[in-house]
Amino acid sequence: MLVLTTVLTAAAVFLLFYLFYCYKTIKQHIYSLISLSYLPGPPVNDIISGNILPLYTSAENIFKQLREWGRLYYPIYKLNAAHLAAANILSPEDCELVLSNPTHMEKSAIYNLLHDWLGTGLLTSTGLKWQTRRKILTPAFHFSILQQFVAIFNEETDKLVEVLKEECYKPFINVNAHVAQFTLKTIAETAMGTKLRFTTRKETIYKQSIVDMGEFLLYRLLRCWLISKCIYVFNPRYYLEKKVTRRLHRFTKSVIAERQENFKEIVVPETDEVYTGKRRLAMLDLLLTAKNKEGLIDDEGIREEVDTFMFEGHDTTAAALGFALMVLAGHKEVQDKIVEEMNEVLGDIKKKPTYQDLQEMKYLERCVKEVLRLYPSVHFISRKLGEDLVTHSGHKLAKGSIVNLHIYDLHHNPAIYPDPEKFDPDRFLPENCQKRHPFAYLPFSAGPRNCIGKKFAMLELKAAICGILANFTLEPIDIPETIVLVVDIVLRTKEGIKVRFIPRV
Ligand code: HEM
Repeated sequence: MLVLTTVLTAAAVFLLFYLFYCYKTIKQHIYSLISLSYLPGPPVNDIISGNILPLYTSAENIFKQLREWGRLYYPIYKLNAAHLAAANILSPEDCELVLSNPTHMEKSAIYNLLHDWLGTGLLTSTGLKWQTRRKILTPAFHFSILQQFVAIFNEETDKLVEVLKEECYKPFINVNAHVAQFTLKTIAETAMGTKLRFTTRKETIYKQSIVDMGEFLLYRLLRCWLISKCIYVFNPRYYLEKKVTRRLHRFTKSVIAERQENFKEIVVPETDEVYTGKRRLAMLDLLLTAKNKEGLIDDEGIREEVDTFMFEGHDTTAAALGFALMVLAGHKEVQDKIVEEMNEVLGDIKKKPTYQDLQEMKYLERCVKEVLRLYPSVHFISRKLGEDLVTHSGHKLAKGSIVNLHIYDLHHNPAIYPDPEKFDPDRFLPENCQKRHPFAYLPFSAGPRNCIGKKFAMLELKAAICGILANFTLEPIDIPETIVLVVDIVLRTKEGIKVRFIPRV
């Protein structure tokens, strides 16, 4: 009896502390629940799971369910449960209202999952901190720096091609692990100035930890009751995740320290011309300059940004490259047209493209854009409204409400993209783009909080595709009709992507 009383008292005390700790969040949540209650949406099951019970299922079924709701309730619907209330918007008009207004810049609570690992770096921060960081990092994507990065993209593409050559005797290659290694190495060298070979124990552990972290994030994302850290700490996975986070931080800190050592001897250029000098500047150099010269950022801030870029810069591009290879494999005529364009621009398809060459490859660009329409790596984003908003269809959303923008559904809307599942690069001919709403295509989001790495990603994808098609013709194994898409932080397939690589003679 005494034991039971003690346990009950402890539970009651904990609950009180929890409610007190979460008071502001709970107040906001109740307010959002009321203010979003009149929106259309799936029927409510019970007071705890609200109308999201159908989401307590596998990642592939969640993906399908969201698509179905997107079709049924276009242009807006609510999702609500005891712990969550969000408006889900699907039309270009409403996306514009949210993304083009700097008042709605703050990310929603979903991004808190990333805080232990990434802190509040560029992706997750808000307000003045975000503004300062964006200002420091924007020059890292100046075209003169991107020009230098193209050499790294080509070098790493060569290494990827070597790996594919070793395996191309097989009936197919599952490309995901290979493309992820390629993008991870590329971002490490451009962001940190570090060549990863995955030969040392330190590097292997780092790579594995990134994979592990992806799994932790997914596990938590799919179990919304674990989104609150107050509850997550009672799950054994919390402590495992902490261990992995420490490993990741240990690695990034050591790389930063190493770069800081060398950095002392370097005069960091302030004019564009100097960027074209022999030494390759990494984004990390800009951060170190901001720390050393202007005191705008400290060591922890630099660590946050390096981790942010390592995550956001590799997984997204790897997903896009995997889907691109599958789509190209299914369209021999498109491969031929890209190779024809490479011949025209490069003279010889084996020649390494420069920044200028890649800019000139307009057909290839349309293909990459169409791949990102069909398979937007970041398939949904989420914001917290900074003021009341009236949607295009007249629904009032209160300040503080969570708004999810479903980029996948936007890109597959047949009213905007007729025959939406068809791969048709000509949708991106300038005359066709002009006919569409400017917010109908959002693979890199839009407005002040758009993807800072957009040009970087486009160049990297184009360079990789050029290198691969210069050495192989691709044949389909997996096709769009048979792959199973799953919800994750980035868009993925359930079982990777298989492609057949035939050496080009
Ligand atoms: C195909 C590849 C990529 C896609 C589809 C993509 C997409 C996006 C999207 C949709 C956002 C907005 C996220 C949000 O609002 O929550 C974003 C933000 C961001 N992306 Fe990318 N991204 C890609 C590649 C990259 C690369 C290569 C880098 C780094 C080199 C990068 C760095 C970032 C950062 C730091 C942000 C946060 C920007 C801010 O809030 O100021 N991304 N990306």
